[in-house]
Amino acid sequence: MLQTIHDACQNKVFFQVVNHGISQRVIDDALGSLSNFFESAMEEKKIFLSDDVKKPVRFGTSRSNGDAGKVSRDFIKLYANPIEDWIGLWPHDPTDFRENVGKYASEVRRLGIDIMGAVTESLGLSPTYLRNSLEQGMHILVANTYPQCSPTSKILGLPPHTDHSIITFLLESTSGLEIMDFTDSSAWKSIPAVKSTLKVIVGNHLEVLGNGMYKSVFHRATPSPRLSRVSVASFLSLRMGETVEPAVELVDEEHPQKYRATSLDEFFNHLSSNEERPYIDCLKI
Ligand SMILES: O=C(O)CCC(=O)C(=O)O
Ligand SMILES: [Fe+2]
Repeated sequence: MLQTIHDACQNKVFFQVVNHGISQRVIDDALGSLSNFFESAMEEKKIFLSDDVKKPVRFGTSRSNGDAGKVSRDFIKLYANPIEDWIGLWPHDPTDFRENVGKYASEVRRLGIDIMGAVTESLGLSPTYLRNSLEQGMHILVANTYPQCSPTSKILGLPPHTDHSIITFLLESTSGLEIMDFTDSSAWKSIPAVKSTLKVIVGNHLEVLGNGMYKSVFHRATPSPRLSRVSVASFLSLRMGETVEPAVELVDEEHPQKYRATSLDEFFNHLSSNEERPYIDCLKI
């Protein structure tokens, strides 16, 4: 399994997990509550509107015509660890929101920390290398919804980006994720949704930790031509101010340090700054 993870992260920068132990019921309930939240009146959702990128609960809506084309997406961002510190701030309408989304959030985080043990081992580090830091680290859950759009409308859900996290677990109600395949003349490859499957995406902070052995993957989301789509991204990171830097075990004369130390805090400052370069590029030495 370690070799499979190593190959997936190094060559494809992407893998999926099946038989992960999170029940279909937990998944369906979370997606159901999130869909109901998104379908509720704008008045309800507006309470959570904010431009403050560090807000623990934030609703946002983008209907822009940006450089990457037309974009259409609503999202709700929720801090989710330690869950008891934040859940009281989450939407309580629909009334099952906190229970259903909270259950999924706790389970996906547990699974994520376990999988990260295998990922650090596949980098040649100890399986417990990040365990404590992740136990105390940030879990930011971002649920997205994209309205149904015909393929000819050329509307994009979420423009191309890499994730800031150590690692991201993605759940989706229907297909729409596309990954940039640099091994195939930089083509966008669509990754079909398979029921119950979670997609795993290497983030910028894992790229830093592994000193570039694993690269964070460019991805984007396209709306579905048939159904509106909901996706739930669970971003696992270290604590806000904790630094992540290339593991000393992975730096030597042959492999000089390629990235400088950074933190989640720095990422948020980058987001709200005028810096145009992608965050990961600002970290390269
Ligand atoms: O909706 C998707 O498939 C992708 C979501 C995503 O990439 C993100 O929230 O960072
Ligand atoms: Fe993403």
